[in-house]
This record gives sequence, structure tokens and C-alpha cells, in this order.
Amino acid sequence: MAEKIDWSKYVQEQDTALTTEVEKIDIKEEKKKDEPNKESAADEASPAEVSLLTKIIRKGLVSNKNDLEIQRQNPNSPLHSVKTFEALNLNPNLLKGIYDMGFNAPSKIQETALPTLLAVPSQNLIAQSQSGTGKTAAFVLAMLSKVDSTKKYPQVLCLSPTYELAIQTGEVAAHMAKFCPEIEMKYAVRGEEVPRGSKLTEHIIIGTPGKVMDWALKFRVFDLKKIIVFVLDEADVMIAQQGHQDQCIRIHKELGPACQMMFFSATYENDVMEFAQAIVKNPIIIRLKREEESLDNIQQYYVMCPTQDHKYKALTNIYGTVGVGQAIIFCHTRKTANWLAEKMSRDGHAVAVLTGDLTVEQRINVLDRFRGGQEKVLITTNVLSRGIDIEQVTIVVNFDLPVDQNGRADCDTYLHRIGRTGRFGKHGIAINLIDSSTKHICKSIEEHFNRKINFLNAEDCDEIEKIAA
Ligand SMILES: Nc1ncnc2c1ncn2[C@@H]1O[C@H](COP(=O)(O)OP(=O)(O)OP(=O)(O)O)[C@@H](O)[C@H]1O
Repeated sequence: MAEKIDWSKYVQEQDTALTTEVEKIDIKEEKKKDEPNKESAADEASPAEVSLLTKIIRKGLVSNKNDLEIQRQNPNSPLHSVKTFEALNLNPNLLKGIYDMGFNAPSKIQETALPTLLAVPSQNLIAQSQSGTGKTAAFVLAMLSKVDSTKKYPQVLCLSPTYELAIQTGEVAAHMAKFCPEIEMKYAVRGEEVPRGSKLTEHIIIGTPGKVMDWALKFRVFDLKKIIVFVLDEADVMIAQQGHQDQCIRIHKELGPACQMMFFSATYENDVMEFAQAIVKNPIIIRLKREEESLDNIQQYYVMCPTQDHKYKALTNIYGTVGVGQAIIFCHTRKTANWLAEKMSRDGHAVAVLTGDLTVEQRINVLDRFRGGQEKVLITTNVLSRGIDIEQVTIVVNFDLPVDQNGRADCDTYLHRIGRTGRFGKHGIAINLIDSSTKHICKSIEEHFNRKINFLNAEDCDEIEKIAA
């Protein structure tokens, strides 16, 4: 008979080993600047909130103009891309599900990642691609393809950082598996309970780390050793965020050596990527090349405004003249955002405001209304800087330029703020309201991206009309 393992001892040992490894790699728990802050500080969201809001705000596929960079540690790994879903030799009922979702051809990340995800023998993957480029659909398709429905136990495990994202992924899976009723799924999220002593018979588990850990390690309702596919969605958040990190790593440690790893994220900080590579054996790595090109369709301007009131006047002038589409206005603090929202509302504009004051539910509500066009102007802070993917947004205004904790130009945030308008070859306009004390920041941004930011006279309606044409 096989020797009985003392799991609690085993888990403890693994934890200690892992903690040492994590410390060695020096993953920051969460950056201080991401913490909810005092009134005067910049308003930032946690990565988990950002990813949730990003998903909520976005509709439809974002076409990725940037190249993906592929690295592989094992040169013998097969690498090819596919231009059609048929070329993947999928179960015909899955293919039917894909077409039923309205997908005609794979997106860039799908054409690159799917052959690796579906390869036999299985191949580990760490993939990065921007939000909305089809990552979820890619790993869901791989999850469904790998299931052996004749075996009545969990074989695929997908971890998401939040309840909402787990449900969203489950909904994608349910739609894709519409014509494969034999594949069964189970959510391991809050509110879902399983009787102690029972064994799960579903093939796929989609859940949050805490619940999955309870089910797998405390109640033992399924066996992590039998999982053949392990998906870490929002891997960046999962690895870098305290709480999630410990749980994911514990779960990961329990998986069998042959389990296929699929790590997906829109962003990977370097230390997180380093850590991912330390725990995923021989992965193929698909990384996004830097987004420099995303400024191509966006005309950038600056307007000189000596005071806050001048900024306000410039803003209403520009918006009143351009008038079409929707606008997002970024402020540095919640206080400015609320002040501006109040002033614009008083002047009869339909504005929405989204700051870190609101609960996640309230933010979703605000975004839903904005996406539905109920408000034309959304005033926000950095809480939303990485989540702008609303097609009808034609103007992004930096009421305050993004700066880092040291008051220097925050070029990454600038790119995130303005880089989501002007998609699909459409023109987008970015307007920066500056004064003599922030002119140098505008200059730094201009130099960083090597893209001209032109002067705009906000009192000259003809000129404004010209830029909007
Ligand atoms: N091949 C495709 N053809 C058409 N639409 C697609 C395709 N793949 C995905 N989509 C759609 O594009 C949208 C974005 O896809 P998906 O949610 O998979 O992106 P994502 O990269 O996972 O985004 P995020 O990082 O926000 O999770 C969804 O509405 C999805 O239904």
C-alpha cells in the first residue's frame, strides 16, 4: 500500500520552501502607491479592481496592433500559428460553439497561443496580451478541449482573482460549450457550498483561490493531483498580490508534475515574470512588445491654463465645440474630480464621476451608464487609467497631467490614459491642460514618446473645430 501522506505537514513544508523562494525573488506585496489614499494623494486602484473594471468597461475584441514576442526555453517545442479555428482540429461541437459566439477567425493572441495550448504532449505557457485581445476565449477553448468527459472528476482548474471574473469566465465557457452538454463545470466561489465528504464529478472548476483551497485541501472534495490543466487568469494580480499569492502557490504546489500550466495576464512586472518562470517548467512565453505604436492615431495637444478656472473654461470650450462622442477627463485627486463634476453638472453637462470613493459595485454602475451613453463625460482619476476601452470615447483630457510620487512625468500612466482612444484606425484626441509649473512635465512626456504635443488655443473655436474634423 502507498505510504500515507501527512498533508498538513506537507503543505507546511511547501509553504516554508516557497516563502523562501518568494523572498528570494522579492515580489513586492503591493506597491504603496496602489493603496487607497489620502485626499491629497493620487487616486489609484488595486490591480484586481483595475482588471475587473477593465473587463466590465470593455465590449468586443480589441485588435492588437503590436507584435507579440515569443520566447521558448526548449527549442524543440513546436511553434506555429493558425489563421483559422478549423486548423486547430477541434471537437466539431466546440467549433460550433465558437462560431455561435460570433468568432470568425482567431485574434492575434489566439492564433499564437492556441497551437501551444492544444499541443500534445502538453506545453506550458506564460502569455501576455492587452486587455480585450481574446485571452479568456483562448484559455477557455483550451480548457474545454482538454477535458475527457468520460472521466467524472475535475480535470481542469481555473483560478480568477475575483468572484465576478470567475463568473464571467464561466459564462464564456458555458457559451463556448453550448453544443457540448457532456462537459460539466462548477464554480468554486463564495456562496457555493459542497457537502463535506462528497466528491465533485464536474470536469472543470472555475473559482477564486480561497474557495478552491478550502475545497481541495480542507474538504478534499476533489484531487489536485488529477488536474491536467491549471489556468491562472490575471496571473500578474494573482502572483503579486498578497493573499492571492500564498493561496495560488499552495494550490500550484499540490498539482502533479505533468499538469499543464497556462498563465495569462495583460501585464507582467519583471519580478512577477521572473517568479512565474521559476514555477512554470519550460514555458513558452508570449509577451507583448511595448505599446509605442498605440499613439499613432491620437493627436495630442496642450493648452496653457494659468489657473483651475482657466482649465475649466478651456475644457468646456473644447467639449462644447467638439461635442460629439464621449470624453474622459482625468484628474489627479478625488477632490479635483468631485469639484469638476459638480461644476460641470451645475452648468448643465451630463457627467459621471468615478473615483476610489465608490465601491466596486458603484463603479460598475457608473461605467455601465457611461458605456450606455447615459452620460457623455466621465470624470475620473487614475483609478480608471488602465481601463479605457470604450470605442465611442473620442477625447481624453488630462485635467492634470499624470505624475509619479516624486512629481515627475508618469509616462506609463499617460500612455494608458490616452492609449485606449483612437482604436481601429479612428482618430482620437488627447488634450493636456497645463500651466507654467507643469509645462516641463508635458515636455518630458513628449520627449519620452518622441511624439509632438501641439499647442492648442482653447479660445479659438475654428482651430478646435479643425482638430476635431
Ligand atoms: N476570435 C474572436 N473573434 C471575435 N471576437 C472575439 C474573439 N475572441 C474574443 N472575442 C471577443 O472579444 C472580447 C474580448 O475577449 P476576451 O475577454 O477573451 O479578452 P481578454 O484578453 O481576456 O481581456 P481581459 O484582459 O480584459 O480579460 C470578448 O467580448 C470576446 O467575446
